[in-house]
Amino acid sequence: MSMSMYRTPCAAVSRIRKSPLAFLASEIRNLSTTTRRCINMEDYPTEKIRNFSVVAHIDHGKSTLSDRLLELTNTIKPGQNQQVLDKLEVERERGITVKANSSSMLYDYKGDKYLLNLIDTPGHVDFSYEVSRSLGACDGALLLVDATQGIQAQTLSVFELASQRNLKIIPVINKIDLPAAEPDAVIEQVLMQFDLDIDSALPISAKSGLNVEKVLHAIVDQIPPPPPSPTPPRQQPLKALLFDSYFDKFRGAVSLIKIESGSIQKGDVVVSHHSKSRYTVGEVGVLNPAEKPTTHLQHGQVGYLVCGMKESSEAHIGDTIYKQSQPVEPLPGFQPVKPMVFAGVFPVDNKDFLRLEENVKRLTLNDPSVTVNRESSNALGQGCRVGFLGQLHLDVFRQRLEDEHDSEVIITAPTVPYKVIQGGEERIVRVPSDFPEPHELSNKKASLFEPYVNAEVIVPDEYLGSVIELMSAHRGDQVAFNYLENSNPPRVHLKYHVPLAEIVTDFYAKLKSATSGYASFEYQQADYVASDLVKLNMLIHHRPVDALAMIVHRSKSMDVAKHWVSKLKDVIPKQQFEVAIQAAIGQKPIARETIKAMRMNVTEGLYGGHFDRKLKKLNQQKRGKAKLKTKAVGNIHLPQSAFYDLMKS
Ligand SMILES: Nc1nc2c(ncn2[C@@H]2O[C@H](COP(=O)(O)OP(=O)(O)OP(=O)(O)O)[C@@H](O)[C@H]2O)c(=O)[nH]1
Repeated sequence: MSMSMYRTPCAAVSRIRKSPLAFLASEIRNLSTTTRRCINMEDYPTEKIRNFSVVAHIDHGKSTLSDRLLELTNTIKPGQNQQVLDKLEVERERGITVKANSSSMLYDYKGDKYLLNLIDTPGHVDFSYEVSRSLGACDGALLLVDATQGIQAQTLSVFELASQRNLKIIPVINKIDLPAAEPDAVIEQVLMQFDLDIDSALPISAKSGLNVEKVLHAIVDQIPPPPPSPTPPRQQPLKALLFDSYFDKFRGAVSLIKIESGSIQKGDVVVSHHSKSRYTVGEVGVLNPAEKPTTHLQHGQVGYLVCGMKESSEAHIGDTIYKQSQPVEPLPGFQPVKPMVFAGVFPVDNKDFLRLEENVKRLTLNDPSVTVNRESSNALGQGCRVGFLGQLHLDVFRQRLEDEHDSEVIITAPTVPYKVIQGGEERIVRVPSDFPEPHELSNKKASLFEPYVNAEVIVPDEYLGSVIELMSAHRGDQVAFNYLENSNPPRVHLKYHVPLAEIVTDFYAKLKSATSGYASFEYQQADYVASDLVKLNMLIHHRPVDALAMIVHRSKSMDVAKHWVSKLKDVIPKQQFEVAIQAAIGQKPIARETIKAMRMNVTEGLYGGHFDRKLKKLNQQKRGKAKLKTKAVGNIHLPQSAFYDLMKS
């Protein structure tokens, strides 16, 4: 509240002097009754609610459309490129959505008041878990397709997710303002591919706002309200699905919930089905897009819940919240996601480990799809082994760690979970140094398996040759090949069965450059397949460095070995003795580089006739080096900074 609210500034100051705490308390109360005025949810019965999501391939304009919808409903003030729902720094910097976000809009249409709950979702494959979670809280979805690009790989997969949940799907063709846009062809493509109603597609420009009002009308007219409550909600037992959460320093975990039945309000005592912990509800409300308290939340509504959960982990995604007095059967929740890409995360400075661990945990609390376990390495000291959903997920995590926690970290080369069946026992290897050596494999008969994915690529047919070549270089087996209908230029939809390990490193970059950025790619976890795998040990000065070990397919071992020894040669500082860098399978080196000794010019200042002294000095240097070398065998120390450069390069 501004000072001008008081007759004179002095009046305010004198009030503060009298009792600062009482003053602050009354200010907060005033604030909550003015700017944080409660929305009366009785105004929005179930039939006036629409819960929907915007789903699309990456960059097709979901966040831009969300901004326009928020502006048109006066939820935010108009302004270009706000990307209001992309709250994380990494999202704004990279222009991608990583976490799904929500906002409620109050919309007057044909004389009625509607509550529209929009849940924005990420586009990238690594975050499809967020998409499926968000769809769990929706009754409909806007399927957004870029009019210059047409259907892409992710369009197919998000459509699949939405139709599996029986959502009403409204196709929206975006970017029709661009000269290269072909809205009619893309509409036809979408309607044929997805067997949707011929009149339902809406051509729009999310950027200019053209036709966006029609999208709002379609949301109200076509998306069904949540199924009605059989009896008045207040008489029904509460069943709320916890579908997301965020952390607030002062109030702890704030949960996003969808009320499947009953109602919830301040003062209710609720229970988490997952942990059986009890909480007293402190506040409920809707995100508009900032938190706005409401009198209560009831059947069909989506909103936030503050109930004194101190840790984010208490807000278990997929949990059912119910009233202590009325126990219920839990909702089906969500399938837990399995991280498929693992990497070691170590501090650049060993004494920062505890701080790093704390930071990693804080980040992962907000991201339940990441797993964390302690790991120790003889080269890098104490660190954490973190499991991610994919390579971009890992990159985003690294960036968030650096942005939000000011920590520089060494992240080891990513690895996938391999399966080893040995002596009748099955185990999953997530750390390469735990993979059996060749002699261990031959002693006990062992079978090795690696995870495969079902991958889909959509690409203009002029790049078909490059994609086929790339996929076969990455050990992919082609499963299907179709031309997409109504596509100009002609485009091909390819399906592959490919090892996950082949696509978690630089695959995207290669695909992008092989197809000038025109290919779209998507994959889903498939199965484990028997594979001829080997552990590649990297030896520096004849000693294996555990943090650099990797598991590779035998056919790739030579190329990978050569690549890494040369990479290492570039980052290891010269020593006063010769250093061998080798890559070996078991005891057998298969690639080698040598870093020559640093040669001090001991003959400097000796001219012409001082030949004997020159020779003597050089011989002394040689003897000195021999001594040093022996001493150094146990001593060679790779600076952490070299690892940092190595993993970044
Ligand atoms: N010309 C034009 N550009 C648009 C339109 N809609 C979005 N864009 C641009 O397309 C780019 C991607 O838009 P976003 O809204 O970030 O796309 P997104 O689907 O949210 O992206 P992800 O969250 O990364 O999946 C941005 O540069 C937008 O300005 C449109 O209607 N016309």
